[in-house]
Amino acid sequence: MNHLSIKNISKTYNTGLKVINNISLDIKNGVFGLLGPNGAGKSSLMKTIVGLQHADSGTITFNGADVSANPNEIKKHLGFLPQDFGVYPKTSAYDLLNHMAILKGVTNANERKEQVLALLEKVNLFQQRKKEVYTFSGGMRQRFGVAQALLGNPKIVIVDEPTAGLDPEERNRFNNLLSEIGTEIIIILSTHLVEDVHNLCANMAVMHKGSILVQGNPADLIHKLNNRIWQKQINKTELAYYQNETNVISSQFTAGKLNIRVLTDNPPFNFQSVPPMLEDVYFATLNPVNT
Ligand SMILES: Nc1ncnc2c1ncn2[C@@H]1O[C@H](COP(=O)(O)OP(=O)(O)OP(=O)(O)O)[C@@H](O)[C@H]1O
Repeated sequence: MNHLSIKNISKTYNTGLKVINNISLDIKNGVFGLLGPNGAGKSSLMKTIVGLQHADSGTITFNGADVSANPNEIKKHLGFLPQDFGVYPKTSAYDLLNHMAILKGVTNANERKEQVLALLEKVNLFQQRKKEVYTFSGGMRQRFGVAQALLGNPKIVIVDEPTAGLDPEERNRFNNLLSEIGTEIIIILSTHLVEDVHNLCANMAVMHKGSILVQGNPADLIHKLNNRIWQKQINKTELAYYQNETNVISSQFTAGKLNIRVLTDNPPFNFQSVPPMLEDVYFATLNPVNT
């Protein structure tokens, strides 16, 4: 079992922005969802975890080794799938992965060939191994990205916004692949897509303005909102009124009508009680009026 322990870390950029504010997280094997709006500080936290930048205070250890004292320790075991990775035109999936394996230090040619083919098989791109990566669909590219992140058998893989721009089928396939891999290693999934976290993660945290506002198991967090979420269909013009009068945590257009969801312990008049969703946890956390 791998173990990433983050204790009370803070970081302020030289612009004066406190991008990480006293964060503590304890992460073990499985897919961990780091959820937050754009600019919350997720990428800054990831960079600090993998030793690309140092925290001003606090400690991070990976399997017992201190990351800031010895950043190479985590780098040796790290795989990274960035939002967008460059691919060389006119290079086949096999050749590109082979090249990346050399860069990752897999020097033995036989071992490299074996690993590259096994990874192409794992991400279901074996049949397409001779095709040029730049001709791949978005989903195939992301699966190729997983293969390159898994080169060298990492123990921790960081995935940044992986499903943006994928169609539902590709997204599903990609998510299945992540959850399969996540049984043996730590995967940190940084995203603003609540649904992906719900489908994939045994544990999660919501980050906003440099702080972790809530963390835990998605099902437990949802459970805490039982019998507290109320829904009503209203006209668009009534939204300001309800926002004034009640604790509206979200509003969404469905078939031309506006549905609002309210968080309260006191049943509001003419609202319908609805089962809570992870989205309610997310919005209630980000808009904590009266909660
Ligand atoms: N090196 C830096 N120096 C100063 N400010 C930075 C630096 N890197 C990021 N920032 C700022 O820190 C804030 C958080 O950025 P960060 O990229 O960590 O957020 P994020 O949650 O990953 O957002 P996104 O999903 O948009 O990537 C932003 O306001 C960004 O402009």
